[in-house]
Amino acid sequence: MGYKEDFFKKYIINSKSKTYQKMLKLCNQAARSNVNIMLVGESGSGKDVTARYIHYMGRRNEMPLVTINCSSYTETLLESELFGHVKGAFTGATNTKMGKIENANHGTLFLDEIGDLSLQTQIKLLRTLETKRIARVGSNEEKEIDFRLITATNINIDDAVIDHRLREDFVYRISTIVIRVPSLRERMDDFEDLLNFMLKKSQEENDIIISEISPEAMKFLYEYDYPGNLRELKNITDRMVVLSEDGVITEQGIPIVHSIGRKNKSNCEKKIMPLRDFRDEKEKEYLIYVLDHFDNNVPDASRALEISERQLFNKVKKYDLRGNHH
Ligand SMILES: Nc1ncnc2c1ncn2[C@@H]1O[C@H](COP(=O)(O)OP(=O)(O)OP(=O)(O)O)[C@@H](O)[C@H]1O
Repeated sequence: MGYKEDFFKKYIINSKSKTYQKMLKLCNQAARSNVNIMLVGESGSGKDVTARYIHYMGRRNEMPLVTINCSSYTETLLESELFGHVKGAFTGATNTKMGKIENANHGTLFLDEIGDLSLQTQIKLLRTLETKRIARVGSNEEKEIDFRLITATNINIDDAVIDHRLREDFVYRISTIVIRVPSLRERMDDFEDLLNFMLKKSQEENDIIISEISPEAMKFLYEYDYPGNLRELKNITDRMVVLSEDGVITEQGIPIVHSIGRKNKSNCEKKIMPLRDFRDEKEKEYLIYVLDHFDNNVPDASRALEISERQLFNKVKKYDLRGNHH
């Protein structure tokens, strides 16, 4: 059981942000069940960490959590990773090998980057989810299997279905509960704690002690808008700690590329983009705020926005805000 304690030591789960607290509540509720969970959210926002959190909070926490990143393999290799194979199933299959799904038996299977699954693998996975049986590649012998599936993606699922990259029946099956992991920008109430946590980690990892942060560096840290979320925050603290001088983080540590994601207060600093994209970006931000304000009550929110519930539902779909409404 040491894994669970280890997890809570390695990451900060306590949150001061209402949006993040809501997500944690949803995770706790979902963890108690056996349903398939889909995590959506920007890259680096902590989907992998959230999947582990759900696993450790659930009934299967003493059983294995097996993670597989779908974008790291070719189609054939991924199928063999997932389902295993028998000797001679394909060139190079010199031994019989157990797949990750079998490894996850009675535990949790976490599939990251599901947007990269081929259509054929989606069909095979769908069949496994429906029959709760698997066969290794090259064999007809089926074995009963029991696992909870958690998937994650940073792409817009509805677009992927429209573009026929993801099968609708597969998506339907794996998304019984959709949980949206908020970006760092949406949980700035946690920023100070996360920053201190990352700074502490960066100091330990690099064996450097920091006693002071210059006002310029501090200003940057608080004004930057972190398109790469928690992962980027950690990269930035690493950089600042490594480039510190006599224990002081100076402007030397401020990354040069930051102009892309800097929080823009004046119009002349804004990134240039088509007006349509700008409107969409702002609309999405505002809808997240309004839905949050009304505790995700669509009738109340649509009334305040003076649009129909249907219109609001369509926008929720368009901007992939679904995780907020389960
Ligand atoms: N709650 C947390 N406390 C501390 N660090 C965290 C937390 N959540 C995420 N991190 C750190 O942020 C980084 C990104 O997290 P994670 O890999 O979970 O994101 P992701 O959303 O799965 O990213 P991607 O979409 O690129 O796969 C990791 O280095 C992780 O250690």
